[in-house]
Amino acid sequence: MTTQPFTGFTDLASRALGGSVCAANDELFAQRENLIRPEAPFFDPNEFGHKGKVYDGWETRRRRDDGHDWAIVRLGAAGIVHGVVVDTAYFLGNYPPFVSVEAASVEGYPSVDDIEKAEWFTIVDKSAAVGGTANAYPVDDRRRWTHVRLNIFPDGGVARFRVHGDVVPDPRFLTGTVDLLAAENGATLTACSDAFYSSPANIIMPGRARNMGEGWENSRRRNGGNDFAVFALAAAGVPRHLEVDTSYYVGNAPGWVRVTTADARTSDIENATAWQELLPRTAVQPDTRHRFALETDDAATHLRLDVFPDGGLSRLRLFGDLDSESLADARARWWDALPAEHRSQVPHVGA
Ligand SMILES: NC(=O)NC(NC(N)=O)C(=O)[O-]
Repeated sequence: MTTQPFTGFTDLASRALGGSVCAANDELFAQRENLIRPEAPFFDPNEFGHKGKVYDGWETRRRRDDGHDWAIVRLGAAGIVHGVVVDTAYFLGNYPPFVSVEAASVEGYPSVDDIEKAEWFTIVDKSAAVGGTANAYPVDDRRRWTHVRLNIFPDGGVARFRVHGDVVPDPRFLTGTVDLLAAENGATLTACSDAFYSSPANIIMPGRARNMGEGWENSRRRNGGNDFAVFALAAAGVPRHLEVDTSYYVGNAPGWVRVTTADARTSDIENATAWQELLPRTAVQPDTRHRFALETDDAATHLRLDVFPDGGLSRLRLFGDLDSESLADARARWWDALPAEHRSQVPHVGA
């Protein structure tokens, strides 16, 4: 895959985050929903169906006119897009030679008709694409979008469509006690010791995991030490309770976990002394959702999870309350990134 710095940002379109391919003008050969499946595309050279070769992707029929094909994705979390990947894996004689991407920002829960009528802005100009390749396109526009439209010219197949960016949460939903560690609120993985089987970025996705593959699984540690993951919280807040879910980790749950936090606003988090213990080293059970009530008044911006000596988790949650400075920051960030036409539809809650 073409490595661009933006691919390190959260995939806002991913089905794992709740994205949906809500419309496409055609999907005769292969279903549009495949575009945002979180796993890598799969190909069986021998599999054919009634309509032709079976592909793990979105594929339209051969056009006999001058039009082009398109698919619209409602992002799992609205945000600022830093770049997109149009992955044509396994589409070799049937990839689209050109693509473009548009974006829109719509309040509430619009119907497909309303989305189509929304104002669309081009974020990737019509650009060349090649087959069997993760075609990467950086995006410069720094406004916040709720929907994106992938256009392919004139037709063809795309295995996966990744929309990498920063989640910009709606501050009206950041009041009260919220999950400060939820990706859908804007939390991100910043470092980890080992993502051999799957990444710790998975443990902050919405909902419960449905199997071990939807969590974080490291390899068996043979050389001493322990595995860890560090996250930037969605916003600075005071933690109230912690959830450590080892569901589906039966023979490979950690023996113990420890959680520490730090506030990057008041200390240098590169320095070990900035980190305070939130949950001391505590034994955990396999396949169990553990909840821990917390006693602290200290706000945090970052969390570090240590697992001993190794082992996987399916989810990690940190419920807490934003402090007033942090809520004001979140409001200002949202308001500043809203496109003008969206601003006119919402109350001004900027700081
Ligand atoms: N071998 C193919 O992929 N052919 C066709 N596509 C499918 N899915 O059968 C086509 O025309 O692009």
